[in-house]
Amino acid sequence: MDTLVQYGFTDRVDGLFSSFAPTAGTLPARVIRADRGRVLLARPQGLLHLDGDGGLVTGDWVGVRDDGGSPAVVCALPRWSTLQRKRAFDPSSQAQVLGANIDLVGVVVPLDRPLSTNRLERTLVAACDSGAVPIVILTKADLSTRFDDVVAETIARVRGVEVLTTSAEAADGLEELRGRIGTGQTLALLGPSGAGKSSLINALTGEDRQDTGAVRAGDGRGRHTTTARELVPLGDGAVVMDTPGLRGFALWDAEDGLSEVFGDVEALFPDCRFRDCAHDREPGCAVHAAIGSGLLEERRWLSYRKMERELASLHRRQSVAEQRRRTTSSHRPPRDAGMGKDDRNRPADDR
Ligand SMILES: Nc1nc2c(ncn2[C@@H]2O[C@H](COP(=O)(O)OP(=O)(O)OP(=O)(O)O)[C@@H](O)[C@H]2O)c(=O)[nH]1
Ligand SMILES: [Zn+2]
Repeated sequence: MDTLVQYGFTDRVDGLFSSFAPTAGTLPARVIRADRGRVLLARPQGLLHLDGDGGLVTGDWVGVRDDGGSPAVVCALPRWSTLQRKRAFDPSSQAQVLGANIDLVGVVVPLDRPLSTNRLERTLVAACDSGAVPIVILTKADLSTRFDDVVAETIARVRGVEVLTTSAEAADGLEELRGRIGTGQTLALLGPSGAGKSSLINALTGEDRQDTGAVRAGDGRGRHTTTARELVPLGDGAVVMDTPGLRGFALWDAEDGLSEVFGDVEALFPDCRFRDCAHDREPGCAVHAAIGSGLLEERRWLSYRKMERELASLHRRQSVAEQRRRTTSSHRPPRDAGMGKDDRNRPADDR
């Protein structure tokens, strides 16, 4: 099997490639790592390092000039899914794309510590918003007796999203997980540091290619051992993407994901007495009635509310920034008309 097929090249990608990179002398390649201004590409004939990332992220499909001269990326194919968050500690409100062209996002929940429900919900929102199919992967099942309600609690919280239980240590659940990733599909793992993501990848590949970190004694948290997002082939064209454990997960434009994960909450809104109910103290508010009757957990409502406000404030900042940009650009010659790296796949009216 050639290198590219191992990294997920399928007829679907071939089709995209033919429409977007029709130039002769261009070959398809996949970004398997984008890091510190360099990209590592998989090509049919092997791996290739190139300087300059040109806004590419792990998982991108590109066309590489291959006409005997020095190889260079000449085009990027449209992304069918984008896993992103708001860049941490960045007041300028920019998106950080964690990975592209992912088919499954595995929200990793370790069984060696109490469940963080808010974190689980937040990560699920991002996973659902990405365009990939979310699944929940419980890890460290061999340690689950310490917190034996986490499994049931997780299943209850994720409302119908598929949940798989694994242990890298005891080699449990690996075949089920492996069977979930179809040929040519990419699974990205998303979860806190020390959740066992790298160990799971090692167990799936049967190799020790990912560094794993010993969990600090006491708080069960890991050291940050994974440093870059990288695609790992599992053989037969299935691919896994490891991501460094993310401390925080600020959402980016994730309204669709929010509606998907909190459909039960949003379904209450039409029953409020006032059409413009703010669900605060209004009489006849269906949300508060549901909380009062025990139908809706208050914690869940507050978690929804927090993410909703976060997205609203992101949009306010985006429109202020947009206005500022317009004012500035009317005084300056226009800059290059190329699209921003995160704008490539948005419909024109959404930019
Ligand atoms: N008992 C047990 N320990 C595990 C299992 N999987 C991982 N661990 C341990 O948990 C610790 C963290 O595992 P990693 O695989 O490095 O976690 P990670 O999610 O990749 O962490 P980051 O790279 O920091 O994001 C290591 O000490 C592993 O040995 C498991 O199935 N059972
Ligand atoms: Zn209301």
